[in-house]
Amino acid sequence: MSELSAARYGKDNIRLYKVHRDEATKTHTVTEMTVCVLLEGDIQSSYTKADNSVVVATDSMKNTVYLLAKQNPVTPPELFGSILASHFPEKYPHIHAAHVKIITHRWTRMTIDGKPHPHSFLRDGAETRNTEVVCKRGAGIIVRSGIQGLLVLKSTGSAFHGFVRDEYTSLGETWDRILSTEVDTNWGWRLFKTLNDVKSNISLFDKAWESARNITLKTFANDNSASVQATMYKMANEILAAVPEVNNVDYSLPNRHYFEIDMEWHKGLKNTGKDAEVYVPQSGPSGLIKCTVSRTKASKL
Ligand SMILES: O=c1[nH]c(=O)c2[nH]c(=O)[nH]c2[nH]1
Repeated sequence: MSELSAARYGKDNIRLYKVHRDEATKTHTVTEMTVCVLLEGDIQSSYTKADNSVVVATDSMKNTVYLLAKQNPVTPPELFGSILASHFPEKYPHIHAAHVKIITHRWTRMTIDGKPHPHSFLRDGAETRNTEVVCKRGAGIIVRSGIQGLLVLKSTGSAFHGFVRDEYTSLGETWDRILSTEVDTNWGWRLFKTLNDVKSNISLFDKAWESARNITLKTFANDNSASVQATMYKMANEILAAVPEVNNVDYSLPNRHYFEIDMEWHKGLKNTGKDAEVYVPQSGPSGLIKCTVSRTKASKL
């Protein structure tokens, strides 16, 4: 015997671009996003009985994303995600929950001859601003925000020593190493009761993204790092301190290794330890260090 124990469906990779034209200043502002919408509800019969009467076509979900993008602001993405996620359970009684993920891609305004250009932009990196919103009927709106793909490196100010040494250990201790990672961080907001609750807190979202990004970069640069673990814990705590409406912060940081090259074999050339200048960046394997830091219950908003 078997049963359908979970079901969720929708449209992924919905690509969306929206331009805002400020007529007064003749300045354009552009937003490019990739959206995923998945629905849950009384949809079991579409799987078990080939009953399409309960299916809102994924093509219609894609249309809805474009129509709601035309009729509403698409920024901040936490707001647009909440507008989308609350639409589906509101419109279709048999749909109980909507899961929306929005990836916002960078289009940074060009500076030409020292001035911000009114309508030209550049992709300055693979970093994205992400949002995941879940709207479950009667259970409020869950919002998570994040940054992914922010590649950083420091050429000193990082050590790693004092770790377990046993018959499996070949890694030497170091008091000065290169540290590089691709930041993946997310922060979870206090529960929003309704779409209006999200709307009345709209100014928080951009500010939190800026704080999280600045804290990540500043802590990475300035911390005399004992390990990826210790540095990421500091970052997460600082975000919790800076944004009272955030209840938890997670980081997932690959440790992208750079290996020294021993050149002693070539005329005694010194290229290790304090003499190391030329390294081999490793494509893999890499460490992968993760953590979630949560506000203790008593200190939640
Ligand atoms: O910051 C680090 N944390 C580790 O857990 C680890 N393990 C390792 O081999 N190198 C490092 N670096």
